[in-house]
Amino acid sequence: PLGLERETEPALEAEMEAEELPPHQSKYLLSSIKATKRLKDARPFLKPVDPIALNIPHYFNYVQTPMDLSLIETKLQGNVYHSVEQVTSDFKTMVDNCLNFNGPESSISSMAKRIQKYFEKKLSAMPPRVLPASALKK
Ligand SMILES: CN1C(=O)c2ccccc2Sc2cc(NC(=O)[C@@H]3CCCO3)ccc21
Repeated sequence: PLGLERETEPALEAEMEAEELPPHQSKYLLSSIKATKRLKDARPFLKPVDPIALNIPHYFNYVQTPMDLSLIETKLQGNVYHSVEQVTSDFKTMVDNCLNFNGPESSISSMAKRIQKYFEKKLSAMPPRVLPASALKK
């Protein structure tokens, strides 16, 4: 063969290398984060941990990647994420920071695990990356 045949359709290849989340997935993730932020259990996770306010000056010695719900929301709105996995990875970092610093059996960690469970449940209803033709707006 002349090597001119392509492995995949150019459009599909372009879609696979797409540098950002499709709009319908980005919108769904944003509404899921906003819904999670409305939970009572989300209150301590709305903003970055403030070691001074909490009187734990050594916090950043133990936590290399601080993460909170507002930062995830800001990154979604700024189209920083290229895949759903990057969003769930940041959410997991936020929860793991809490479990590692406070202990998995602490009350704050129970709160973290509850909001993670809620968010994962939301994601189970996420629309697929490539919508069937019928689902695209005419
Ligand atoms: C997730 N997390 C923590 O992981 C954390 C870290 C160190 C010490 C305590 C905690 S529980 C916690 C409490 C608040 N509390 C507050 O932000 C407010 C303001 C200061 C006291 O209550 C915020 C974050 C947080």
